[in-house]
Amino acid sequence: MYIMNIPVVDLAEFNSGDPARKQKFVEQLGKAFEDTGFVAVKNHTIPDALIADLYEYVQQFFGLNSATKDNYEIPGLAGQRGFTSFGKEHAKGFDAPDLKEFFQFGQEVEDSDPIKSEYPANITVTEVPAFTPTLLKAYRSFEESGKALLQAIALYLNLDENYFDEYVHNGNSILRAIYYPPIVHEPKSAIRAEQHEDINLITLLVGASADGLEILTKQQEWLPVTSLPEQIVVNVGDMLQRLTNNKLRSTTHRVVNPPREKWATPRFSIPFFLHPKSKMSLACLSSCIDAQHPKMYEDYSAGDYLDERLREIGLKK
Ligand SMILES: O=C(O)CCC(=O)C(=O)O
Ligand SMILES: [Fe+2]
Repeated sequence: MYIMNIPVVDLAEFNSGDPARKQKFVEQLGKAFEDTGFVAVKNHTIPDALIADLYEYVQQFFGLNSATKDNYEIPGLAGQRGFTSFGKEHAKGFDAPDLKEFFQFGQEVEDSDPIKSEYPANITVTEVPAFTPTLLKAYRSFEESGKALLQAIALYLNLDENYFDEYVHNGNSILRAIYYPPIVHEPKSAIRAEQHEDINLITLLVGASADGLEILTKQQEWLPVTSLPEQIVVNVGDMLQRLTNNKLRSTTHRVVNPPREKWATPRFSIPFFLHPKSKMSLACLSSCIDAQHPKMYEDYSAGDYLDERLREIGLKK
């Protein structure tokens, strides 16, 4: 039984070509990002068959033995490519590491853009041959869906519809496949993912394999998030919150442990963290600053901001 408790929007309305329907979508998405910071999106354009493949190969990868997976953990990459083993990442401001391991796949520059030299190469997993090609296909599909959502956000912010496009193309987005293993003994303090805000512009999350995601409401209450299988959950990250001087909200969220009788159930989830090119300025938009809303943040580039945040979560030394 699914209970929808975050706003739902239909991306087909934005893509309809009808100006009135498009504008209505822009208003709905913008309002949801101001109020809740989280939204469920239907007709998100990511094919169901691709999502099914993605889960299949991701499960096969995490099913490999630890020694094999450890071969894909590359020192010096701050977890940005390849495997990060259990217990490495902790939320900003917390010491106990999250109860998860993950694999990250980044941008593949396929044109002559010199930005290619900025990005470390992706790591190819040989034991599951379909894993890496499927990650790339999914990455492109998430980018496309995310680009449309950012076009709607740009219109909501009275920017040019294509404002974000050049920063998304060959941008520093990350597809992260996460495995939360079965829990075998009482965790001392850690939960599957401690409360945090995402770093990036927006995050797109395809239906996780088990319950656990919760968001912190404006009333400071934890609310479990559930979405229908055909929807993706999309939320605002800190980069978009900074850019909009807190107009759009980067909502705090976490993944809680299941009740004891479900400890044996692992959880898989695959967020796509949409990052712009590192040169994009995150300086608060002038349209989001006025007497009631004084400028809240120092100017930063996306690249410098990411670097600082990766140090704070223990991935970068
Ligand atoms: O596992 C999930 O559902 C969400 C994970 C998450 O919030 C994150 O990795 O930033
Ligand atoms: Fe998150």
